[in-house]
Amino acid sequence: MDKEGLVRRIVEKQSFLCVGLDPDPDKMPPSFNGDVLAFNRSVIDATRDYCVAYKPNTAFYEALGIDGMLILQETIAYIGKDHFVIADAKRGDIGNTSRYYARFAFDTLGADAITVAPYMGADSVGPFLDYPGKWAIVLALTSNSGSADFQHTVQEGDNVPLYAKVMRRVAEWGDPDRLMFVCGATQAEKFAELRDLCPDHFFLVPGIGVQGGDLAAVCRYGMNPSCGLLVNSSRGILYAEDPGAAARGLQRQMQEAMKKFCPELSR
Ligand SMILES: O=C(O)c1cc(=O)[nH]c(=O)n1[C@@H]1O[C@H](COP(=O)(O)O)[C@@H](O)[C@H]1O
Repeated sequence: MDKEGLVRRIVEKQSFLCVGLDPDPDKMPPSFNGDVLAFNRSVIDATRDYCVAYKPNTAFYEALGIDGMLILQETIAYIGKDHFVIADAKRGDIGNTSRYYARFAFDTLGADAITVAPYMGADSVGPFLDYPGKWAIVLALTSNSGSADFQHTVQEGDNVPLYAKVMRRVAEWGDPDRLMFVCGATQAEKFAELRDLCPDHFFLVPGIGVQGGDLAAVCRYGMNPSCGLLVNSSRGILYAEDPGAAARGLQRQMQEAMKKFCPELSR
């Protein structure tokens, strides 16, 4: 799905919600009897009208072995072509290896995008950006406490945090039609700065719900005229008493935010 298709769906749904499909058999309702595919299908059925994207995190499927790979493929096939699909795998290796990670995400799984760690540099990210019609979503400022260890650090004498250097440099490798950045909702106080650094790129924003990120602040400081945000919730929807109602609640908040911060897309 290209950027135009993504923005069109955001306008149609009045939502920039991404539902994270991180199924934990220990947390699934007992009625599913451990059937991860059936659980995913029921979550997709309940949420598809309120979201524009799904983000299966491959860890939850890899942990299930061969069955998990099949469930992941079938889940993505079940989502269909009307939603943007992000394989959250946080890959990145020497170019020759990244090419095969890209093949897995885009050809084997049929995802639209994959999350990528930038640490190994341009040749490790390039193979994802070289794929026609597909997206790389590069980690910029993550939602976890460990983001302080490297991402927030500054080199003596330049006062520029590492995440800002990463965003500036990575933005030279791919235009906003093919490249997004991961910016955690728990870092909402940095969103004005993040938006200044990359005014036109979409941000994938995980960390609302269980991690306590601030959706209102993310919208206020992070939206741009094309919306510019995909906000993810995984556990907050998957394990809600009513996943459909949880997704609808977020969709309504997003619709309000669109009215305020990108009225030209609002209905
Ligand atoms: O790349 C990600 O999606 C990601 C980046 C980040 O900084 N923080 C983060 O939580 N994530 C992922 O987003 C999802 C968040 O899940 P919940 O906290 O359950 O909503 C998980 O799949 C995480 O692996």
